[in-house]
Amino acid sequence: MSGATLEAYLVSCIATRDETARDMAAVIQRLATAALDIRKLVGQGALSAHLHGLRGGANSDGDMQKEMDVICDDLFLSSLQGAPVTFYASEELEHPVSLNPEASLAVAIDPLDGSSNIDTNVSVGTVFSILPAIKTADNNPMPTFLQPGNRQMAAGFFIYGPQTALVLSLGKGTEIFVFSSRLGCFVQGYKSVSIPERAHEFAINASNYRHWEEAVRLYVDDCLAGAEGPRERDFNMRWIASLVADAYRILIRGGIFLYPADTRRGYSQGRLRLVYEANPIAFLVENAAGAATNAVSRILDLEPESLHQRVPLVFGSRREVARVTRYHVDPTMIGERAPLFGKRGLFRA
Ligand SMILES: O=P(O)(O)OC[C@H]1O[C@](O)(COP(=O)(O)O)[C@@H](O)[C@@H]1O
Ligand SMILES: [Mg+2]
Ligand SMILES: [Mg+2]
Repeated sequence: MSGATLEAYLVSCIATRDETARDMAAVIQRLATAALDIRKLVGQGALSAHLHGLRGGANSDGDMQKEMDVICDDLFLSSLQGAPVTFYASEELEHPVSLNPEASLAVAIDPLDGSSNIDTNVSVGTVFSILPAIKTADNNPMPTFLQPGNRQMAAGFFIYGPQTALVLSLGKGTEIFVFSSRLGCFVQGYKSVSIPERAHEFAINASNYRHWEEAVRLYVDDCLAGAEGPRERDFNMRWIASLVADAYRILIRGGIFLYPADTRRGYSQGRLRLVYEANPIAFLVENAAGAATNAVSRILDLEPESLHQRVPLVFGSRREVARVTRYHVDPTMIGERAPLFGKRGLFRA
């Protein structure tokens, strides 16, 4: 199937399936069309400087909104008008929007992920989750968006980088489509990506070291200790500070990403949002043979309590993610190694 256009791929996936699958394909096509508009805007960089300023407000989660965050949100929302979507929820909107009451799907979206990086020409993206719409007598969207991530029907992200790409999973494998400017559409670049079980690279914002809980500090200390430490091998470190870019790298060559809880005000549940960031990334990663947890439990099994809820996020190579859990739940992990390595934290030197 490598080399198929997104459209041909979607047709092949829905051929034997029902109306809901056809609707899902239509929604993904609409999102892809809006993403190509955003690709052009992002590509303008400083030439459209007015797009890159702060809007002066904060989004529902208290983050400063950039002009581009709002423009991207508007573009995705209008692209879904007339699509088979009942509810639309966005990082940029306090409340979900009701669209077509007859439809069976809902979309939760982070319209522009990594927007704090946009002036620095770092890859940014759009993260989305497609859920079955739950119908209630009062047309309440919340039961839909508070479903656990294991109910997602599809998830993906667009990345606007050196390549514009769509990482997509309909629940069986994770595919990567790259935008071909020659053909003017997305073309499958990787078929069923598989994250290697073992990691040699970790991604974490190490400036927060002093705010992390002990389990996270010890895990990172052990990676940093390299071949001479308990891991008995050297690790590389990367932190792009753009979730889509860090996730793309991990899907292509493995590794682990951590945005843990920490003691800073407002970070007791980490930084990333469960419904429209962690859930779709976890869905993609699990469908690529990886794992995603909140450091202890599987992300996809968490029951969201509110739309904009944050969650600690650890994802990537399966064995490495499991190891982070052991540092959190197994006291012997710390007890056994403390006499040997407890004083070796490089950041604590
Ligand atoms: O600046 P920090 O604390 O390292 O956080 C970086 C993280 O924040 C994010 O930018 C949050 O996403 P938004 O830009 O959509 O708010 C992620 O893309 C990234 O992983
Ligand atoms: Mg984001
Ligand atoms: Mg965002």
